[in-house]
Amino acid sequence: MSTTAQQLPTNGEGAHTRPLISIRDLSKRYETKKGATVALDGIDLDIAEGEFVSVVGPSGCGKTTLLKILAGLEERTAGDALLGGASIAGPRNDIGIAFQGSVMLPWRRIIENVLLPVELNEKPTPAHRERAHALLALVGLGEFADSYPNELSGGMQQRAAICRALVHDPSLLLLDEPFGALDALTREQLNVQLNSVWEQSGKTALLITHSISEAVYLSQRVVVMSPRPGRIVDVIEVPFGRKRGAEILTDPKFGEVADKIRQHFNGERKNG
Ligand SMILES: Nc1ncnc2c1ncn2[C@@H]1O[C@H](COP(=O)(O)OP(=O)(O)OP(=O)(O)O)[C@@H](O)[C@H]1O
Repeated sequence: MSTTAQQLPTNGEGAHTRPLISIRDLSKRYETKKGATVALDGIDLDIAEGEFVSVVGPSGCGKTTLLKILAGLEERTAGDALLGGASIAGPRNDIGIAFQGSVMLPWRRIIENVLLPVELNEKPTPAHRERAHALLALVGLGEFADSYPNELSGGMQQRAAICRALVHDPSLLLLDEPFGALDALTREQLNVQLNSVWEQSGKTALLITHSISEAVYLSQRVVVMSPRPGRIVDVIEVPFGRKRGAEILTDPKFGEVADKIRQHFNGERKNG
C-alpha cells in the first residue's frame, strides 16, 4: 500500500501521530565550476515522531544531501525543512548521526568514544555513563566498554557508533549507510539489533541505504527516489509491526514489498 509523501502513517493503533520532521517543497542546487546540479527537487515528506523511515534510490539521487540538510550541515536552495515545527537553520545537538565507517578515536576506550557527543556540550555525568553502558549492553557490547577500537571488529565498531549517535538522547537519529561496509551476514545481524534499539528507544529515525531488504526490514515506510533531479517517486508502507525478528525476511509479504520497491529500479541497477 503506497501513501503520498504528505500522508502520515498511523501509530499502529489507527491514530495519526504528529510529525517530528516536515519537509516542504525542498530543493537543493549545487553550483560548481563545471555547472549546476539539481540534487533535490520539490521534496515533500512528513516523518512522524517515533517513526523509522528509509530512503532508497540510485547513486546520486540526493539521499546524502537530504540527510545533510536535515542535520543542518548543508543549506537548502528553496523550500523548508522543519524539526519539531522549527526550521532547521544549522547543526544542532538534538540530532544523532551515524555514517558509513563512522570513525572511533583510536586512543579512546569505547565508552569514551560513545560519550563524545555529550562531552561536546558538558562534562559527562554518572547518568550519562549509565546510559552509555546501557546502550552498549543493548547492542551486545557490554563487555567491551573498556576496550580500544582496534580490539573490535568493523561490525562491533559500527554498533558502538549507533550507541554514540544515541547517547545524548537526540530526538532524531540520522543514519547514512551505517552498515554499508560490512558483510551481508553481519549486516543482517546488526539490522536485528538496530530494530531492537529503535523499538526500545522510541526514537524517530531516518536511514539512507542502498539495500532494499535492509530498508524493508527496518522501516515503517520506504521512500523511493529518482536521480537528477532527486525526486520522491513513491512512498511504500511496510506491513509489519515495530518489533521484528529475522523470520520476517522469509515472509511472503516481505518479498512483495521488496519487489514493489525493486520495480522502480528495473533496468537501472540491482539492489540488495
Ligand atoms: N558538495 C557538492 N558540490 C557539488 N555537487 C554535489 C555536492 N554534493 C553532492 N553533489 C551532487 O549532488 C548529487 C546528489 O549527491 P548525493 O551525495 O546527495 O547523492 P546520493 O544519493 O547520496 O549518492 P550515493 O548513493 O552515491 O551516496 C550528485 O549529482 C552529486 O554529484
